Amino acid sequence: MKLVQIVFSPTGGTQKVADILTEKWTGTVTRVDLSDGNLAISDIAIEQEDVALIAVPSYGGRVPGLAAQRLGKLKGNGAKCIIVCVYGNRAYEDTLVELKDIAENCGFQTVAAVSAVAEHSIMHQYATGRPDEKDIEELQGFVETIFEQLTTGKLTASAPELPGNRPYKKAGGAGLVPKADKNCIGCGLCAKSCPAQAINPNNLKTADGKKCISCMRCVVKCPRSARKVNGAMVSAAALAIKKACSERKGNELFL
Ligand SMILES: Cc1cc2nc3c(=O)[nH]c(=O)nc-3n(C[C@H](O)[C@H](O)[C@H](O)COP(=O)(O)O)c2cc1C
Repeated sequence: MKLVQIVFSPTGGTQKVADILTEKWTGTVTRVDLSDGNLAISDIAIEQEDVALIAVPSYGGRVPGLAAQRLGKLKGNGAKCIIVCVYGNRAYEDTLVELKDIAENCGFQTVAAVSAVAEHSIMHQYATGRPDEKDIEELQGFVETIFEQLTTGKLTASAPELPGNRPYKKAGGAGLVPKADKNCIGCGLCAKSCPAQAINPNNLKTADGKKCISCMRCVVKCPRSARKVNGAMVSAAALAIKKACSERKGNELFL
């Protein structure tokens, strides 16, 4: 039995959570990076006896559209799966129910779900430095429970009752398209690492607003910190969610 870790993590917060949830696994771990635009998803082999851990960030309370599209091409072949939604301490709304539906539509059996908090990838003043020590401790506790129940056969398919609604809330883009400033040296790393292939390698200054998913991966990857989003727009957005983000939210396990 191998564990297949399937992660969409443009700026690394979701990956951190997935790694904490996976590190105690004693068997083989296969990693699938859904942020990689060149990934051949149909080649990924998942067998019924495998366990999949599928982790995505919450974007506007939903599964990011691009991640949903890529996940939809997987073949679960009846494997058990643990779904994970990572959010920036505002809310994750319908992300887990949507992720459960996506996973089950491609043949996985959901046995457990986790919501976890990581630093907000646009508004870094929210959930700064998370997952922190307290989160790590909580998440490690979840792992123990999940794997203890998995090995004793207590986890049953499709059992977790999850918060969220169907139909899901309307998906909306953040509308923040990063641009390069004068510090750009034209290395092209942004274009190479963009999960949405929204940056033309021959014109790195901006990105295609129709393709850009505002994931901030190009901002994080730029070795010269040359890519930025409109500061006034970010400040306005941060003010709008200030109240919702003011209290520390905990991580949750649903079995
Ligand atoms: C476009 C976009 C939309 C987001 N929407 C939400 C949201 O609705 N609620 C929330 O709490 N955090 C939200 N966040 C924060 C991310 O869910 C959080 O920072 C997550 O850890 C990012 O994952 P990553 O580091 O793997 O890219 C959003 C971030 C982005 C880029």
